[in-house]
Amino acid sequence: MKEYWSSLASLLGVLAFCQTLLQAIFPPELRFAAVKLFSQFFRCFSSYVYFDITEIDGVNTNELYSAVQLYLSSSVSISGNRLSLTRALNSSAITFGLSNNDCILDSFNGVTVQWEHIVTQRQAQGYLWRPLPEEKRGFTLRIKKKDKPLILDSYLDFVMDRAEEIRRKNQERLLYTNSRGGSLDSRGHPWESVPFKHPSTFDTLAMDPLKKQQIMEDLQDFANGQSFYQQTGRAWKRGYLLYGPPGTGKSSMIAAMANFLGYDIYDLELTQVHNNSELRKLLMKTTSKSIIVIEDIDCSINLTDRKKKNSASGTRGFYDLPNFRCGGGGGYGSISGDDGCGNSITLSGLLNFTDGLWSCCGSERIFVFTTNHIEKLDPALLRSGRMDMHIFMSYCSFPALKILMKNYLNYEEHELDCSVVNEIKDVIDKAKMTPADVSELLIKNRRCKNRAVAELLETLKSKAEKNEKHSGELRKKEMGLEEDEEQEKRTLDSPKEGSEFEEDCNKETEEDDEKDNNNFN
Ligand SMILES: Nc1ncnc2c1ncn2[C@@H]1O[C@H](COP(=O)(O)OP(=O)(O)OP(=O)(O)O)[C@@H](O)[C@H]1O
Ligand SMILES: [Mg+2]
Repeated sequence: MKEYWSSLASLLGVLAFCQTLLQAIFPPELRFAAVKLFSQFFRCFSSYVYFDITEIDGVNTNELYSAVQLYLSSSVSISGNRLSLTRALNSSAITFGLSNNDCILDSFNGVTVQWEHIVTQRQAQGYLWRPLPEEKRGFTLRIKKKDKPLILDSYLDFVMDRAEEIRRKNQERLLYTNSRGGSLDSRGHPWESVPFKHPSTFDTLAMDPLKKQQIMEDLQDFANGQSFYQQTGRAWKRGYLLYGPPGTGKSSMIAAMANFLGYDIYDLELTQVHNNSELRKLLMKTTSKSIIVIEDIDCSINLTDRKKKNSASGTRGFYDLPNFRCGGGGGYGSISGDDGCGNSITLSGLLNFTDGLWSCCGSERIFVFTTNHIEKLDPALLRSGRMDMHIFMSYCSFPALKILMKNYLNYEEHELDCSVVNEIKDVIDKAKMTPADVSELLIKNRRCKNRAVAELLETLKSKAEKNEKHSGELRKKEMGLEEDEEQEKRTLDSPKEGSEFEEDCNKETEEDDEKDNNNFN
C-alpha cells in the first residue's frame, strides 16, 4: 500500500513538473495553440476523424451549433448523469443539453458517432464592435475514418432537420402583422411579431366531424407533400377560402390549422398596404411553414362591381382596378401618384400574390382568405386552382353542438335525455344559431348543466319559431309579388277591349290615316 501511494505521488510530481515546464517554455498566448498542436499531432495517428463545430463562427452565430445542441437535447434527455437545462424565449418547453466537457454517443444508419461538448475560457479580447462571450463553446464530432463519407452529408442534414422539428415543437407559434402600415423595423423587417397562443385546435372546433377530418387530412397531405409538389411541378402552397356568417369559427379554424401544423401566421392587413410592389415585398419577407391570412377579404379590398368600374376607367386592364383608399402612402417602396392617392392595390396584384411567380418565393405556405359574403368576391378569386378548398363554416348543427357541449360543459351525448336530444335535433337547423352564440349561452350557464341545456333548448325553439315566421312572411311577400307580376302580364297579354291600350291603338290608326291622307294630298 505504501508503495502504491509513493508511486502515485511521484506521478503527480512528474505531471506538475511537465505543467511548469509547459508554462515556462510557452507564454500564455501560445499555450492554447501548443495544446492544439499536440492534440492534432496525436490525431494524425488516430483511426478517428474529428469535426469542430464552434458556437461563434468568426463573429456570427453558427447555426449548426444551435442545431446540434437542440438535436442532442432529444437524445440526451433519456441518458446522461449531468445535464444542462434551458428554456428559450417564447418557448414553453425545457430542453436538456450536454453539460460542459461531457460526451454522448449517437448512432445513425448503424454507425456510432461521439459528440463532445467542449467549453474553454476565451482568450483576452482586444476591442471588438460586438463583445464575444467569455466562454468558448463548441461540439466535437468524432467519427471513424472509414465511416466519414457514409454519414457526413446525410447525418448532418438529418441533424439539421431534426433540430428544426424540435424547435417548432418547443417554440410557440408567432403571429405577424403588418399593422405599422409599411414602415420597417430596425432590422429592415416590415412584419411585427408576437407569440401566438391561441388555444383553438381541431378538437375544440365545432363542425361536422367528417368535414373536419377531410380538412385535417388535406393539411397533413400538404405538409408531407414536398416530393409530390416537386414531382408534379407545382409550387408548394395551398389556398383555403373560409366563408360563412360571422361567429361560425373562421378565425378559430385558422388558429386550429396553425396549431395543427405548427406554422406561424402572417395576418396581412390589406388596408395598410399601399401598392402591389409593397404587397410583393411583404410576401418576400414571410418564412416557409407559414399561413398567410387575409381576413374579410371582401371588406379589405374593393373586388366587387369590377366590370362597371372597369368600363368607367376605360384603358385599365380587366383586373387592374385600384383599391381607392386615400391617406397613408410613403411606406417602403410606395409609388405615389398612381391613382391620385398613392394607393393602388389591384386585384391582379392580389392574384399574383397568391398565384403568380412571386407566390413561389419560399415554400410550404398556406394562403387563407375569409369572407362573410362569398357572393361579393370576384370569380377570378374563386376559380379552381386558386383557392384549392372552399370551406363553408355553417350555423351550429347537432354534431357541432355536441362538440361545444363537451368542451364547455363536459357533457357526453348519452348523458342527455332522449326526448331532449330529439327536441334539439328538431329545431337546431331551423334556429340558425352560430357556434359563437351557442358558446356564449353555454359559458353563461357552465356551472349548471341542466340549466344550460334548458336555456339552450328554449332559445333554439324561439329562434326556430321566429325564423319560420319570418320565412313564411317572406314567402308570402314573394308569392304576392309573383301574383302581381302575373296579373300585370295577363293584363298586357289580353286584348285591351275598351281599355287605354285600345284607345291608344285607335288613336294611332286615326293619326296614321290622317298622315296618309296628307301624303296623298
Ligand atoms: N366552429 C366553432 N367552434 C368552436 N368555437 C367557435 C366556433 N365558431 C365560433 N366559435 C366561438 O365563437 C368565437 C368567435 O368565433 P370566430 O372569431 O372564429 O368567428 P368568425 O367566423 O371568424 O367570425 P367573423 O366572421 O366575425 O370574423 C370564438 O372565440 C369561438 O370561441
Ligand atoms: Mg373572424
